[in-house]
Amino acid sequence: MAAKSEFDPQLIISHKFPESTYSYTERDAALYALGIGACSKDALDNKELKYVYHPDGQQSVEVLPTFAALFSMGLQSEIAKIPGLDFDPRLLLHGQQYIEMYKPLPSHGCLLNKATVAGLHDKGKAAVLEIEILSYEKESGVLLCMNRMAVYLRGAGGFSKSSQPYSFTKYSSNQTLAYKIPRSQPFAVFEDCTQSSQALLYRLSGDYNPLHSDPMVAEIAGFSRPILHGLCTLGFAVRAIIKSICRGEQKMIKNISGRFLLHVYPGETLITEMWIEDLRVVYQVKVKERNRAVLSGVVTLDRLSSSL
Ligand SMILES: CCCCCCC[C@@H](O)CC(=O)SCCNC(=O)CCNC(=O)[C@H](O)C(C)(C)COP(=O)(O)OP(=O)(O)OC[C@H]1O[C@@H](n2cnc3c(N)ncnc32)[C@H](O)[C@@H]1OP(=O)(O)O
Repeated sequence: MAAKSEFDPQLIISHKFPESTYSYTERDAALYALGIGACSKDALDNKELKYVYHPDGQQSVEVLPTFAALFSMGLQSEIAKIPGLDFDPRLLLHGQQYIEMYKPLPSHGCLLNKATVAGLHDKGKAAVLEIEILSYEKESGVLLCMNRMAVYLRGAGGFSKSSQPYSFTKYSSNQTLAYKIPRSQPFAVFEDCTQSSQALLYRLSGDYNPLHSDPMVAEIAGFSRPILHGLCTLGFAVRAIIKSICRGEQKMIKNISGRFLLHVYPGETLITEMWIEDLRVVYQVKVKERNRAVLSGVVTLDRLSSSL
């Protein structure tokens, strides 16, 4: 690994990513839905079957909003190529994710992605790098969604030259996605089991980071075994909100944000607690076996279900 002195914040924030394309089919959307646990409790669940199957005569499967987060997965290899960014990829953790939906996702498509560096922060023991990706339907040019993700690069901090810690944010409104969880009783609670093979299934949707499949890589990264993808946990949480608050209507979801607080091991039970504040659903996911919070955030809806 190169010496830390090669870390160059100005070079990093001025980096230009090449435009990229992302194509998907109905099969990809269905495989993703299974990867985040759809229909795992009940294969005939009439609120979730639509994500993986459509009867003859119906047009196509429906797509979960968190599928949008996959559009940016190709950037994982691009991050490693950013000049001036010196880090050990085995120590990278997904820190935060923010998604804005502008249109319901079609069941298949070809997208054009435009990515920029949105932030860089020196946390001393780590660097936090934020990337923003706008995804357009390639043919029509229509903007479908925006993803902003923060990666937590353990061991890459401490690059600030002055006494002021270095912090660059292009979009100040979203720098921290850490939320205060209400003290009141949650409006709804949803429990779901992940499978011990969950990460092996989820990775087929496009995140092949060996942290989630290779015991040796997981050990180097500081875990006793491979951990679950953060976006898989986020998918479970948003499914819980769609089932408990949106009455199965995924198109009600406008924005999704979450901060990954702690790793999840495949096979653990996820408990999603939800509070409604106007059109916002504040949520927290806990791992039942360890009674620890692993994810928290807010989902914004375009309306509330009339039956609530
Ligand atoms: C472009 C394509 C990219 C795709 C990338 C995705 C690839 C995937 O394959 C990788 C994954 O899915 S990894 C699995 C999911 N993520 C995780 O499990 C991480 C869980 N979180 C943790 O372990 C800790 O919160 C941890 C370790 C993150 C932080 O804990 P601590 O070190 O104890 O931090 P702490 O002392 O509490 O805070 C230090 C400063 O960092 C900020 N911070 C904390 N958690 C953060 C987080 N999750 N995201 C962003 N920033 C975070 C704190 O605010 C603090 O900053 P400040 O001092 O300024 O307040």
